[in-house]
Amino acid sequence: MAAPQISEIDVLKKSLRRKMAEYRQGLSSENEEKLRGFLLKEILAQPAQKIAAVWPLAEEVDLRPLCHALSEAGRQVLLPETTPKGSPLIFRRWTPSSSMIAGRFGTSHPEGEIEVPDLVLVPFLAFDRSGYRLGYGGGYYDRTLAALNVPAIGFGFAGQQIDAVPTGPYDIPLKTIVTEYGVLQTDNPKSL
Ligand SMILES: Nc1nc2c(c(=O)[nH]1)N(C=O)[C@@H](CNc1ccc(C(=O)N[C@@H](CCC(=O)O)C(=O)O)cc1)CN2
Ligand SMILES: Nc1ncnc2c1ncn2[C@@H]1O[C@H](COP(=O)(O)OP(=O)(O)OP(=O)(O)O)[C@@H](O)[C@H]1O
Repeated sequence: MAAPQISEIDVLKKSLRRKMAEYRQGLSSENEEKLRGFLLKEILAQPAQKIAAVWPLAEEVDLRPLCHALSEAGRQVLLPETTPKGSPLIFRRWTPSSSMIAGRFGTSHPEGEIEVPDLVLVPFLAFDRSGYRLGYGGGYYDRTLAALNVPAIGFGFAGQQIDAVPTGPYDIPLKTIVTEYGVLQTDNPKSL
């Protein structure tokens, strides 16, 4: 019973992923600065010291200015190294002088020490009001959040919101999502 259910959801997610990736290309990046501003404020309001950000992939919100701002504010910045499929991400220390090396699926990561974050920023292709998200399909963030059990903040453009992301048994909803309009607290009791 469980197996066919999962694969149906995987198929649904795959077609939605294609649609949302195409749609995101059309979203304006004019508001990126606003989004980063809200995100920085939200992060600095939390006590977390080791913040896992991401190095941008095409069409994603560019968090590089935020990485610099966090570093200037005295917080540690970590970036994910994309591990083999099926395993959680690992995070490495980044500083403004780090050089980036090429990794899996077009991602890049710094050479710094491996560290465990106490707050994770999570990218997505789509999200819904309950805090569920659609990623690139690696299951990386679901595995990582399940393993870490630390707070997570999703970030993306308001235009990426859809009615309901199809969810499987491993999907972990986000409690907080930041868009260019501000901070959205989702009301999902299952969220981190
Ligand atoms: N900036 C950023 N970094 C990130 C993520 C992210 O979403 N954004 N990740 C979030 O998880 C992880 C990388 N996950 C990824 C998973 C799949 C693909 C990807 O391009 N997949 C191919 C299909 C690969 C295959 O054949 O299986 C594709 O979609 O064409 C890219 C990144 C870690 N780093
Ligand atoms: N904790 C987990 N344990 C086992 N399988 C998992 C886990 N998390 C996700 N998966 C599986 O990994 C596959 C990809 O998951 P999903 O489609 O939710 O990825 P995604 O959320 O789009 O990607 P990402 O988290 O990398 O941004 C699915 O088949 C899912 O069931």
